[in-house]
Amino acid sequence: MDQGFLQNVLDAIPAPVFFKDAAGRYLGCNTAFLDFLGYTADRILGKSVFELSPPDLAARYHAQDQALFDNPGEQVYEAQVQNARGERREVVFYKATFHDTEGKVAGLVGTILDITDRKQAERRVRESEERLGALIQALPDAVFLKDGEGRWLVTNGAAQALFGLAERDWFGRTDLELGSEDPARAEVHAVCARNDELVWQQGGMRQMLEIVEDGQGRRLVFEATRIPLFDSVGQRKGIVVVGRDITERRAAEERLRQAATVFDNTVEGISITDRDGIIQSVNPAFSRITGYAEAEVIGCHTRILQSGRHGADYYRAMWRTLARTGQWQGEIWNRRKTGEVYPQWLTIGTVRDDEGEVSNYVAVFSDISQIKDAQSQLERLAHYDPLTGLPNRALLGDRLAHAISRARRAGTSVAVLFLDLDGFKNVNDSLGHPAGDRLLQIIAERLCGALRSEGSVSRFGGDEFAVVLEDVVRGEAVSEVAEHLIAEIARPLDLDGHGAHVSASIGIALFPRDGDDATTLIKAADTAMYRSKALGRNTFSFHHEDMAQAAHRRLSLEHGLRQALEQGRFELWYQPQIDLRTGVLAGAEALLRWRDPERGLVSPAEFVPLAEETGLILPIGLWVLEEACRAGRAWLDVGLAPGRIAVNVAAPQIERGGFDQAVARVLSASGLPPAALEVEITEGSLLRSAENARLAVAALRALGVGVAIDDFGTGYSSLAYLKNLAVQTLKIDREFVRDLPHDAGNLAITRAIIAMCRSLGFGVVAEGVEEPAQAAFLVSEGCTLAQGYLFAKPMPGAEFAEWLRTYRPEQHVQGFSALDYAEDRSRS
Ligand SMILES: Nc1nc2c(ncn2[C@@H]2O[C@H](COP(=O)(O)O[C@H]3[C@@H](O)[C@H](n4cnc5c(=O)[nH]c(N)nc54)O[C@@H]3COP(=O)(O)O)[C@@H](O)[C@H]2O)c(=O)[nH]1
Repeated sequence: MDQGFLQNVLDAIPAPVFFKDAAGRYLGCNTAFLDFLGYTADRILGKSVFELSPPDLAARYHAQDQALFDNPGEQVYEAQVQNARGERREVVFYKATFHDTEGKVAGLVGTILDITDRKQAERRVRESEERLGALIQALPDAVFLKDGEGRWLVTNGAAQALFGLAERDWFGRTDLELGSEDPARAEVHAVCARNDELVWQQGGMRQMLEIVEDGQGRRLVFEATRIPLFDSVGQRKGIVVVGRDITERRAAEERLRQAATVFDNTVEGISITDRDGIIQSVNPAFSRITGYAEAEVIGCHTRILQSGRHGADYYRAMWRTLARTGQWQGEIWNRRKTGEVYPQWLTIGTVRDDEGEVSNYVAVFSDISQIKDAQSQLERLAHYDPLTGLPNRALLGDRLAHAISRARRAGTSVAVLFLDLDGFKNVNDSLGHPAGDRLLQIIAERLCGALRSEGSVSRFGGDEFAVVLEDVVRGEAVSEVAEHLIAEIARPLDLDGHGAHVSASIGIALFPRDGDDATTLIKAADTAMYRSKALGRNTFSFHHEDMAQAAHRRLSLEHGLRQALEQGRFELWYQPQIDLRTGVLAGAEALLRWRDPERGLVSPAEFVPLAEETGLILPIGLWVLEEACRAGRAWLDVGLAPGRIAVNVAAPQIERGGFDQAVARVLSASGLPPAALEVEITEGSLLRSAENARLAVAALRALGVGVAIDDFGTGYSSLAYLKNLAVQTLKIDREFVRDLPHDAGNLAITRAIIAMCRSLGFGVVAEGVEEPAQAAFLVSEGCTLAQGYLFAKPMPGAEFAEWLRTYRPEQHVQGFSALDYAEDRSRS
């Protein structure tokens, strides 16, 4: 075979073919080889790889060639070749040695397979697989792939962690095998295999929940997605499983679900607002309590719920606390949609965002109206007696303690009246307990009705009651109250058709005299109550005996006065008023007397003040007026000349109003000329009711009745006031007359009063003139009228009539000469 023919054969081979001698020099090649490298045959033939290829490639080729020569036969290896343009290609060299006729290695023949494209494709696949692997690894979900037999082929970190595969040889193993090696996870594998089988059988993608236990015994909830893979003929090829651990999400969802359930079902009203207080959401209880439907309040400010009971300061303090502590809790009054104001127990919490800024407020509240009602009911039960509705012993103690504190501050007194019913046991025993209960209720009503706002009543227990009186000024006033209560209780009772009667024994103690605290005072009043029992019941006793006696005296005086009025035991006595210059009778003062069978003749000084306090002075004063007018008229009718009759009038008579009309009526009824009557009003009474008095005086003067100011000098009338009064006469109080003319002070006062009367044009009468020297001094000062024992003592009407008949003016006039006064002065 010639060389040309052989070359043609070689050139017909499409793959690059080359052959070298035993020294590694190219002996020949085909056209495909030259094309592949971009060389001409001249450039190659006879050359070694060191002359043709870059050093790194040449060294490799040479080493490979040497190895082949050393071990003649065949050689296949991958390497790179660089063509004439400098491009490198990935190739596979297939080489084989050939021998000379003697069997010695004569060289090698080789061919090249260009695998550059395949390599690149492989690289791309590999890179893609690596990316995919990295992606799968990076996934937080457990991802794994099994073959059609259920053998594990691919896993990511999350799957390895879940199945405990990281340190194990898992590849190619089935769940059964893996589970048997790790009993702690046998169940997980079993579930996994079971579900794989299920999905394969169903033939399509399936998502299912799996509850599995991890290696630490934690129960995890997985959302597993399985994708079964089949080949073209429907044989199982594999299965992809993606398991997402939703344990946390499920727990969060559960928490949210629970929160929503609580939100919807809690009995507390809840509102969530933004940071500006605009309502974002409310729960059904909110609507139930406030009356506002959700749609009505969403978007509204919480101030629509405000009641108006709290001022701006209250809300400012609330927001301050919220800002400082993040929470506010307290009782608050809010308003329902109906307008009803009700109490809430409200807790407001602050919600902050990730930046720590306030984002919302959550308000949780409950309607505490019922609790409040229950509280006040409990309060009532704790402090009030259920039978009578009166404060009980505990509340009495509290109230008394407060009353004592107030009295201590105000410097006043407090009285405790401890009241025990006499005969209550009899009613209970005879008519039964229901009747006894009814009796106690009636007594409670009577006590309250009798006291009105004067004091407070409590039921101390059983048939014992207590009354507290504040601002007590006089013990007598307390005794009046006690007397009144005794009278009220003693009234007959009708207990469902049965007549009954009880009385009360009362003990009275006063703060501060009988005790400094509530307990001591109640005890003192209780002790005094026993004294009342010992005295025969149906009476009262003071803890302090002096007071008891005074009170009893006073009460008995009042009783006596009432009786005297009813039984006509008052008398009028008359004391003449004399003109000091002539001795002529100017008039007479009518002076009241009370002739009592036990007390004898009682002075008005003793009973008028009490009559004024009790109001008895009004009927008594009217009687005096009527009697004086009647007597005056009678004397005139029998030809006597009593002059002007002066009648004393007390302050209440003026204060009440209508006094001038009463006088007019009495004058007209009696027929006494108005000019024969004078009314004496004390300076104190005038000042007590200045305007009333001024009007009364003017009205009396208009009637033609004379008006005198009694006891002048004891009050503090201003000259301006006196000047405006239409009075005619001032009576100098006998206190100023008593030591005249020796007492320099009285002398100066008397002198001043007389001088003032003269300059104002008033008449002046001196009272209590007992000595001629007093009379003489008065005359010398210009006081022309006087009354006193020097001329005559007050005398009963009949005696006065007799005195009138026998009176001789000249008897007196000589006694009051200036000489008497002068002699008296020289003696002193
Ligand atoms: N509201 C009324 N008050 C009346 C009435 N009757 C009397 N009174 C007032 O009672 C006070 C005491 O009166 P009485 O005990 O009658 O004393 C009067 C005279 O007896 C007494 N008097 C008179 N002369 C003397 C005297 O020389 N010495 C002396 N020691 N006492 C004397 O003075 C009383 C008269 O006072 P007055 O009325 O101020 O002129 C007394 O304040 C009466 O006013 C009445 O009906 N209503």
